[in-house]
Amino acid sequence: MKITNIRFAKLIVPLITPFKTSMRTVENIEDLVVIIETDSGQIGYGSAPATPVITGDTHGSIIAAIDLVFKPKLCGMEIDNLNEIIHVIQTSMVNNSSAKAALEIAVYDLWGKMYKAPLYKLLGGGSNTLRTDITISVDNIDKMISDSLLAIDNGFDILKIKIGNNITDDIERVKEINQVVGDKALLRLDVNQGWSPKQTVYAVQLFEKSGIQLELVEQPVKADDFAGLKYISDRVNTPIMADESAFSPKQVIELITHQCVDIINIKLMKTGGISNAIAIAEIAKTYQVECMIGCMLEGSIAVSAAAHLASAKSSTITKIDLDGPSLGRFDPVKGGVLFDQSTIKLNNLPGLGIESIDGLIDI
Ligand SMILES: C[C@H](N)C(=O)N[C@H](CCC(=O)O)C(=O)O
Ligand SMILES: [Mg+2]
Repeated sequence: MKITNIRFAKLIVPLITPFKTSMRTVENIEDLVVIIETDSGQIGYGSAPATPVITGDTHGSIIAAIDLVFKPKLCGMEIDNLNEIIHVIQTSMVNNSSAKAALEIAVYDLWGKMYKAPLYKLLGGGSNTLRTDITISVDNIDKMISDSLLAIDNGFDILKIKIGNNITDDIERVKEINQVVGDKALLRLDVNQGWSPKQTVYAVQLFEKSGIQLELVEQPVKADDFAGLKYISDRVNTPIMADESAFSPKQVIELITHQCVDIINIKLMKTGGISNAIAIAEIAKTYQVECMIGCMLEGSIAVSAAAHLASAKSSTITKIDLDGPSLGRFDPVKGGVLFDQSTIKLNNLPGLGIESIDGLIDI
């Protein structure tokens, strides 16, 4: 099975409610779909969203990287030579993690199709059912409470509360949400780099003294502030998780060996795809550190790949934040992985199992 062409399409899904973090507000899931064609007639699907404030990548930069750098090298390569393809993807260009992720996802999809097996089985096998949390966007307290109650009504029992706009308002948000839903759902906080190390210690110690049980606090400080993460971890009991600080296996080794954080959030768009995500999961396992599998605001092509990985690496990936498809008004992707509110179900179709995609916009 030889790669003959790589082309692009766009997929736009309106959100049920705007997605708001301390870094950005988004109204739609907008994925760049990367389609790899082969001489066998089989097609591999990958995708990537534009997350310029996190990865630095836009749809334009992803297309340029693939067209100018990767495509000329990948066309003609055999899918059977998976390791060689991964080497080309990971070494032909620095950064550009979203382009690498979209390509790797499509290549692994084809690899599964070639061996007629679902990706999670080829990666080692695991459960075909996963449960995800759901994100509650940062907003005024009333809206955050009504979104939280709706999520609980819809069957979610873990809420990822976005904060990080303003420390005083954030503390109030957490206290009030905890009062209303604290006994019905587990709360995780995602600050998206919005606090300083001292603010984080102040807020988390205050939550601990007030008896507010938090599962974890995600990326409280700037991505490059590893010393700040260590300062926090040394002073609070609540587990601290790295997200924007943890792109590469090397960064993860540094975060773990310097005891900066307790948990690592793995996202394919940061790692540059499945191969480095596996490397990070193995590093974390070696140090007995738990991982979360996360996603950007992205649809079910790339999130399916993350779900296959999470299933196969469940000994280390113990927490799941794969709610992207559940935040959209509909899922245009039909086939393999079914995203139904908090439940993610993998079936036994080959690769990612995608059967068809509605509403692809050719570009
Ligand atoms: C969608 C997912 N639950 C999530 O919250 N991801 C964010 C980044 C999303 C983005 O801005 O696209 C995160 O974990 O920081
Ligand atoms: Mg995060």
